[in-house]
Amino acid sequence: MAHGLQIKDEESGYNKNLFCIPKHYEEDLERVFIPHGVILDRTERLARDIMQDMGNHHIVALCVLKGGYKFFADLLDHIKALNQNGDKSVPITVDFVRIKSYCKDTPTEKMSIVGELSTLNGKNVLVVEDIIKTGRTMKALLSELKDNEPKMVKVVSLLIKRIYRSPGYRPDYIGFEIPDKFVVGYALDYNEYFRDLNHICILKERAKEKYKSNVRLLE
Ligand SMILES: O=P(O)(O)OC[C@H]1O[C@H](OP(=O)(O)OP(=O)(O)O)[C@H](O)[C@@H]1O
Ligand SMILES: Nc1nc2[nH]cnc2c(=O)[nH]1
Repeated sequence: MAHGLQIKDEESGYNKNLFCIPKHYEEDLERVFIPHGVILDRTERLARDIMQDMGNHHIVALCVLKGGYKFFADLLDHIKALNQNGDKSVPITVDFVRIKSYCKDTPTEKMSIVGELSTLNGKNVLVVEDIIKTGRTMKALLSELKDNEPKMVKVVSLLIKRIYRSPGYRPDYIGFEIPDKFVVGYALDYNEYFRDLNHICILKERAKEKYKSNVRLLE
């Protein structure tokens, strides 16, 4: 069973003043939780593990938008490097699906899945996701995927949250296993903000209040 790099419940992260943070978010962040460099280093190893298992046939990498786009781009860069420098290589094609199941930090009742999945019929699919909490999103996507009869499906998630009350869903590859804290950055958002932040960070409570209104999006 995949585990990923374990980040303990008592881990508080790093002083944000020791890192480069965009000025417009400086007052909103409590701590840096996973620095960008650590994310990239762990992603490099995930790419190697994935290619060892799946690297004999054409792979369709399916990015779960929006939160998955940074991890997807960096993971594919590492896979391309392996393809370029290794003894063997396989073609990688890409596809995208948009799933929205949270509003700010709260799960929504209705989940929307937008994307053309029929092209995945008969393919070896690698689903690339940013975070799994309850597993509800991934279970819904996998059920839709199954209807389109891909040859094989593997899932990689950069983050998985430890939630004690739920058996949840475990992907095939995990970057980091983290405590049940709300995190932003590296394309993970709070009401669409903070995707433009390199590090994965913990928000200040008062930042949730500040960014909760959609009016800010028009500024
Ligand atoms: O395991 P779960 O409890 O279902 O939560 C995980 C989902 O939540 C986030 O998506 P969100 O709805 O915030 O959309 P986004 O990717 O556009 O940010 C994340 O990208 C996952 O898809
Ligand atoms: N941005 C963000 N989205 C999530 N979806 C489920 N958990 C999280 C989280 O901690 N941060």
